Amino acid sequence: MAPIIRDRQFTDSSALTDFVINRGNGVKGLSEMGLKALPKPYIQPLEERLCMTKFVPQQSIPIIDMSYWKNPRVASAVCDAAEKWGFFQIVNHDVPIEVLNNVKDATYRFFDLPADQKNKYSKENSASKNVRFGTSFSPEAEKSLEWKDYLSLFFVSEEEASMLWPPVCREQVLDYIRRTEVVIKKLLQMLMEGINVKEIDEAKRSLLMGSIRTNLNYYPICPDPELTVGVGRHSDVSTLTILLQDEIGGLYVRGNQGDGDNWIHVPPIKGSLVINVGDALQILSNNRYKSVEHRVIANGTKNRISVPIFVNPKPTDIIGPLVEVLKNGEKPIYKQVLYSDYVKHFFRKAHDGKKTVEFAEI
Ligand SMILES: CC(C)(COP(=O)(O)OP(=O)(O)OC[C@H]1O[C@@H](n2cnc3c(N)ncnc32)[C@H](O)[C@@H]1OP(=O)(O)O)[C@@H](O)C(=O)NCCC(=O)NCCSC(=O)/C=C/c1ccc(O)cc1
Ligand SMILES: O=C(O)CCC(=O)C(=O)O
Ligand SMILES: [Fe+2]
Repeated sequence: MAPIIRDRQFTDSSALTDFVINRGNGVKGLSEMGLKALPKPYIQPLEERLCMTKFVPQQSIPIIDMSYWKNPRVASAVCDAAEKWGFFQIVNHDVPIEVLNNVKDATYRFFDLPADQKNKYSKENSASKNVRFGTSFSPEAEKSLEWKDYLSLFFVSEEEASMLWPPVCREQVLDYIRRTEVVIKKLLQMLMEGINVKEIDEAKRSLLMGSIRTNLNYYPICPDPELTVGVGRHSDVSTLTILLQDEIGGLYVRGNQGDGDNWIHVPPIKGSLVINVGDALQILSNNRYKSVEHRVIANGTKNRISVPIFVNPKPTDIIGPLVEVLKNGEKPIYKQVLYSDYVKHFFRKAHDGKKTVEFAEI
């Protein structure tokens, strides 16, 4: 067999694809080889790299204390943040710190498995479409790859999870989802009251939180972090995303001052959860709440993990502006679209900032 690796570099891009994707080593495997330089497929065009000059260090997204969540001031802070920033952090949210620590440990346990164990969950090998181990975002569609591996778990039922999800992280992820659901419901209730939706009936419950996907993200140490990205500019397609990040940092959100290229860091706060509005809530609220672009940089010295819970409509739901927001004669900005079509459109292309939502525009 011809040597695949020469001088700690790959002889060609198909050898790299074979190692990273087909054999399940991921970028974690690349990182652990001790490469001297970033392999070419990971080099992002200049305009997609995030340099110091684009940072706004004096700004920060809101931090909301959920201790007295029944106080109308909390609801008003949540709605304000969802309108103006699309992003905020919550503290004192009642999800126990052990639950958060356990899911972080479980994330490391999964990615520390040997490649052949993780590869059992790849697109080719997985027993179900609802469990997928992968790397980058949509490698088939991307011109430049992203420096990230992930495990994506679409929740159907506890029974299915107990049969299909990797045993090293299954219980911890389920626990994280269960405990977070309480907070999700509180936030959605506040956000709905803010747009005159007084009651969340069964149909609305489905539109707002009919399906849950949890991703375990792993961003390994990168040889040339400034040449690549952890995750490229995108907005989520969820209604809300609940994100647990570790203490490393590296998540940036597009600033809301002017239309320049300015990015604000989301500082890790012990025990906090980052909340962001996704495209589905932007569409349902007819632009009252905004899904905001965000991105993750690569890191040259530390491995980073994050665990987002994407709270979504059901794939079979039709989404469009809610009647309550159109009551006062407001013109609908979006048409009615099948949510699974929207998600497929998102996954069929590389990350491209806020462009996904154009799919639903009238
Ligand atoms: C449309 C879905 C996703 C799949 O439908 P399917 O037709 O039964 O399954 P397929 O396996 O044929 O998936 C269709 C395509 O979607 C892609 N895909 C299917 N899940 C995946 C997957 N977890 N990962 C990355 N590609 C996938 C994948 O490209 C795939 O194409 P291909 O496999 O090449 O035929 C369906 O499960 C669905 O409608 N789910 C609704 C709930 C849902 O998952 N919502 C998305 C929340 S995720 C979110 O907001 C943000 C995610 C995100 C993630 C990474 C980022 O860097 C940034 C953001
Ligand atoms: O890792 C992070 O902090 C954010 C990841 C993200 O944006 C996503 O998975 O959609
Ligand atoms: Fe995201």
